[in-house]
Amino acid sequence: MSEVVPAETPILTVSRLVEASLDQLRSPSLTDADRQSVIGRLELANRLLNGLDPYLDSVSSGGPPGLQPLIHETIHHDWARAYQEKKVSFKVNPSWSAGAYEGSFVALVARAVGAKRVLEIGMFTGTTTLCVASSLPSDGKVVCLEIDQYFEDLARPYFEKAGVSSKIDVKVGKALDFLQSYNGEPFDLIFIDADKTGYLGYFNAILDRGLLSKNGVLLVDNVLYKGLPITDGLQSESTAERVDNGGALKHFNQVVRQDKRVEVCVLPIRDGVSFIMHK
Ligand SMILES: C[S@@+](CC[C@H](N)C(=O)[O-])C[C@H]1O[C@@H](n2cnc3c(N)ncnc32)[C@H](O)[C@@H]1O
Repeated sequence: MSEVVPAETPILTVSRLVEASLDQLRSPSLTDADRQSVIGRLELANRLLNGLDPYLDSVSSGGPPGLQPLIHETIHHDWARAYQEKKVSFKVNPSWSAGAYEGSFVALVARAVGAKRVLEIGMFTGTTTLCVASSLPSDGKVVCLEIDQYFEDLARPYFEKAGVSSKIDVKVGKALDFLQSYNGEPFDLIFIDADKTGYLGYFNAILDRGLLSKNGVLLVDNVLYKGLPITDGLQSESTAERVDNGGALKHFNQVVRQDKRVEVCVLPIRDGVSFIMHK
C-alpha cells in the first residue's frame, strides 16, 4: 500500500467546512449561535465551490481568437430543433463543449509535445478542435471523429474564419470503426471525449493498434464523471444514463491504472482528465 502525502487544497478546505458543519448539526443541543455558524461555514464552502472554475477561467489565457464566436454559437444554437429534425443522434447539451479553459489546456499539451498529428474522438462543435488547430504548425493536422455530419457543417465556417480550416479533417461515422481500420501514421496527441461507455473500446484500439506515437500523450475527458466514480453512483439527481456513464468511467479508470503498457495521472481539470503515456 503506497503512502500519500497530505495536501492542502481548495477541495480539502471545503471538506473541512462541511465536516465541521455536520458535527455541529449532529449535536443534540444546537443553539441559534451554532446554526448561524453552520450557515456561515456552508456559505463559505459554497463560495469556494462556485468560485473555483470561474477563478481558473479568469487567470488562464482563454483560447485563440475565433474561439468566442464558436462558443457563443454552441451556447445559443437551437439544439432542440436539430434533435427534433433528426439531424443529431443525441439530445445535445451545450455543456458537452470542453470550453475555452480545457480546450486551451489540450492545445498547450499539443504545443508541449510538439504535436503535428492530433486525433480528437468526439468533436461536437469543435471548440477544442479550434484551440488545438491554432496551436499546431502550418503542416499540422487535427483529425476529428464525429458521428453526426451536422456538427462539421456548423463548425466549418468558424474554422474558416479562424484561419485553421485546412488543418482540420473531420471523419464522420462511428469512432470505433475508424480506430479499427486506420492504417496511417500514429498520432502525437489523442483526446478521447465521445460516448462514455465506448471509452474502453477506444483505449484498447489505440494501444492494440499502435495509434499513439512513442512519446505521444493520450488525454481522456470526464474521467471523474460528475463525481460518480468517487461516490459509487450515489447522487441525488442522477439519471440512469448518468449512473451508467459513471460506472463505465469508474471501470475505465481501474483498467487504465492496471494496464502495464501505460502510465497515467488523473488530473482534476473540470470533470477530470487522464493524462496517459506509454511506459
Ligand atoms: C462531449 S462531446 C465532444 C466535445 C468536444 N470534444 C469538445 O471538446 O468540445 C461528444 C461528442 O461525441 C460524439 N459521439 C458520440 N458517440 C460517438 C461515436 N460512437 N462515434 C463518434 N462520435 C460520437 C457526439 O455526437 C458528441 O458530439
